[in-house]
Amino acid sequence: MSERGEPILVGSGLGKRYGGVVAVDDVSFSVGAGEILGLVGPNGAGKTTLVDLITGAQSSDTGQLRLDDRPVSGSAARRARLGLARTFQHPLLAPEVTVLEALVCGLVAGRMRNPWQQLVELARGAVGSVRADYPRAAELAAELGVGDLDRHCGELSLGEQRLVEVVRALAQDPVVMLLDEPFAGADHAGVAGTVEAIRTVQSRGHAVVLVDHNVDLIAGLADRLLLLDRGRVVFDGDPEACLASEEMRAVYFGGGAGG
Ligand SMILES: Nc1ncnc2c1ncn2[C@@H]1O[C@H](COP(=O)(O)OP(=O)(O)OP(=O)(O)O)[C@@H](O)[C@H]1O
Repeated sequence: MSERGEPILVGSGLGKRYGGVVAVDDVSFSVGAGEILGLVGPNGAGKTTLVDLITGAQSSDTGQLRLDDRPVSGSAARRARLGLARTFQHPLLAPEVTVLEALVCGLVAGRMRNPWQQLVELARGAVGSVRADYPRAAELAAELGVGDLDRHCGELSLGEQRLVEVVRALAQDPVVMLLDEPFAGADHAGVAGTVEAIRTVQSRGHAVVLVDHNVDLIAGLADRLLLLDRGRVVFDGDPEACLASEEMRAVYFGGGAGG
């Protein structure tokens, strides 16, 4: 893993158009190891599309992406193997799976990044190797504040599901974690638990790209904010300076930074 703060994920000139809508327009950014980059902006600003372009859920029309100074391209599965892990606006946890099993899935997915390890897993037989993951998953859960490991994910509140998703993504030992609205719909305790987990993720040297509508919350967590408006970056820098900026006022209260 790179030195803390050194740019690890760098996007330049990323663009995406859907018919007549320019969702992401010539966006450049970077995020360093152990750094949290907050993506903010009003509805339709292009935050989720940018995360989709980074993770390969959507293909970009223009621009380049580099992870650890190597070009990133191809499918979402390929990018996950390179070390990009994400959560979605709507949690994707199988309801019949227990919390512990969900975290074990994260550990297994992390090992599968290495093609040789895939062969080892095959040779060992999945069950034998996975059994060894249960204590590690329980340890990770305890470290990140996830309880009730035998509950089914379908029984969890939205906030609890979001926390499990963050910890499952961390279990993959990603280089960069991209979290799309990890606080949406969570109650106070859920938000606090996920904030703690994200801080732990950061302290372990993972880079984090964080999208949320709660600008104050995200500004308190992030090292830098990227303010998007109609697909374009209108501010990139210190969170406090962003909150106080003319661009922020214009985007949220003045009908856009350009108008
Ligand atoms: N699959 C799609 N097909 C057509 N248009 C899309 C698609 N995805 C996004 N868009 C459009 O691209 C623009 C950016 O959308 P995006 O969802 O990235 O914004 P956002 O900042 O994440 O918004 P929100 O905060 O509401 O989730 C919007 O105008 C949206 O309608």
